[in-house]
Amino acid sequence: MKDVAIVMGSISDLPTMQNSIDILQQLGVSYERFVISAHRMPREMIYFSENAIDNGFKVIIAGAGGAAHLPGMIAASTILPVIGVPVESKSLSGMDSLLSIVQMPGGVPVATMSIGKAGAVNAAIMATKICAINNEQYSKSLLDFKKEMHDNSVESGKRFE
Ligand SMILES: Nc1c(C(=O)O)ncn1[C@@H]1O[C@H](COP(=O)(O)O)[C@@H](O)[C@H]1O
Repeated sequence: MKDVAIVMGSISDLPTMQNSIDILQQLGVSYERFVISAHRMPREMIYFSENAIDNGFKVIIAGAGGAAHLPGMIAASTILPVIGVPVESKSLSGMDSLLSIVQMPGGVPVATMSIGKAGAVNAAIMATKICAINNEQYSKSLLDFKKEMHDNSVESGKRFE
């Protein structure tokens, strides 16, 4: 069983969502990825969401662009935490994706990240933090990640001096 499910609305979202995958791999977090569209594959989306707990997932990262209803519809169909990643769209630069994901009605939260790569990176870190509540190995990975980020920042500052 895997801890994190990464769902994207289209395979065209993969360049963005690969950033989530890379971080989960770096942190040693188990994951499985899916291409499921609420718009194009509504039955599969409901089936996935309603079975996500039985399939062992602890948290779901959902990335989509444009009229990005996928994260909200998954959140409507499961009690697992859903982290939304607004994928940058061509016509509106991802503002459409962001607003579609963040403006949820009360009672159906989606933890919404920022648009694009940084949002996908942060989604993976947030998912790991949620899973780390009951997992010491994940806690240690997060501490190591934080230290590496700190040391890299200090080092880059020294190069600048
Ligand atoms: N926002 C959604 C949903 C959904 O929310 O169900 N399904 C696909 N999409 C988005 O449509 C964009 C264009 O998709 P295509 O490149 O396949 O035409 C993608 O960013 C996808 O996430």
